Amino acid sequence: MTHKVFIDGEVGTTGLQIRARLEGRDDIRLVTLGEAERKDTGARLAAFAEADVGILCLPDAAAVEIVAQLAGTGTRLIDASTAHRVDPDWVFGFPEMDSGLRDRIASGQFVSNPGCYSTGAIALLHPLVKRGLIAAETPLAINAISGYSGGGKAMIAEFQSGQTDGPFVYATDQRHKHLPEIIAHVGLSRRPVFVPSVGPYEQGMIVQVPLPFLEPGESAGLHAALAEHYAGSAFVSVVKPDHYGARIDPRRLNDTNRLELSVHGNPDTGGAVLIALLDNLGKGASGAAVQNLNIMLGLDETLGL
Ligand SMILES: NC(=O)C1=CN([C@@H]2O[C@H](COP(=O)(O)OP(=O)(O)OC[C@H]3O[C@@H](n4cnc5c(N)ncnc54)[C@H](OP(=O)(O)O)[C@@H]3O)[C@@H](O)[C@H]2O)C=CC1
Ligand SMILES: CC(=O)N[C@@H](CCC(=O)OP(=O)(O)O)C(=O)O
Repeated sequence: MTHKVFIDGEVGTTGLQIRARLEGRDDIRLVTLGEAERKDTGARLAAFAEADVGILCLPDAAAVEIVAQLAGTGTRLIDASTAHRVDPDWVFGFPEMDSGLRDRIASGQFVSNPGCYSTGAIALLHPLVKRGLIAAETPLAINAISGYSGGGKAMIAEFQSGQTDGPFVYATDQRHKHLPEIIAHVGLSRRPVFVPSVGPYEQGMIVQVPLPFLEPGESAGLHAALAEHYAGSAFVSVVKPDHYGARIDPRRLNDTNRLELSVHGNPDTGGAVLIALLDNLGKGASGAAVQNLNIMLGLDETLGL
């Protein structure tokens, strides 16, 4: 059986990577629009009507606009943007986060992909807060580094044209668009401080959560809880610190849909840092969208990944 898929925003960074993951499959047929039609609302609506599932790879405002146009049509959608991640009418597309979520994605009409940084932060913190190992009201900080492809076509052009060459820290005003989804899906009652940064490389991400309050010997319990939560997962692995060398390269999972989680620290002194490593365009965007698509179509979720 062939399933028809339309990627709205197909020539953007996320759209192109989804297309690359789907093109070689004989169970998927892509509905595509030419350059002249790809921003034409009528042509896009006709493409959605033809497809079994539509994938939105658009800026937030354009995603909201097309969802309004599609109201009442019954079209099944995956949205890669930030627009619907805390919307109760949408299922949060992170199947490994909780039991039951995979089934809700499978039967869902509207599935929202998690953000790239959020995927790392939620993967680390959700199981620990759920088990009471970290209290919901704990004052937390989240630091992260991303490749510049996280900023889409515009940031890629900035770096690749030489207009920018340097790393930078940003969103220090604590208004980053991923904070609401991190708070909601981890279940935090206190707003964490989030400080992302961009490095002068294209792709790959590390998200870190320092836990300076951890008592000596407590880090083993956090590792065990994460390992239990993600046991049997095809894409999420919980690894020991010695899985890495002295330096952890954010690019090591590039071009995969994998996510590695680890707990690092000195068990004698206390204090630890939780680390999530992923490809911002893999499990952080396009890989996650294909995984959700597979689940929505009732297929093996690892197909093409
Ligand atoms: N890059 C990343 O790491 C991640 C991105 N995302 C999210 O995915 C979405 C897409 O991001 P990304 O691929 O990086 O962005 P890009 O800017 O690379 O691509 C967006 C695409 O959407 C097209 N577009 C814009 N407005 C419309 C419209 N009204 N109708 C049809 N097409 C339109 C753009 O056209 P044109 O080519 O003409 O500009 C462009 O091709 C965003 O919401 C982003 O936040 C999510 C996770 C990670
Ligand atoms: C490096 C960079 O700019 N990253 C983007 C986040 C990546 C992204 O597009 O996030 P969504 O998953 O929410 O769409 C940012 O900080 O806004």
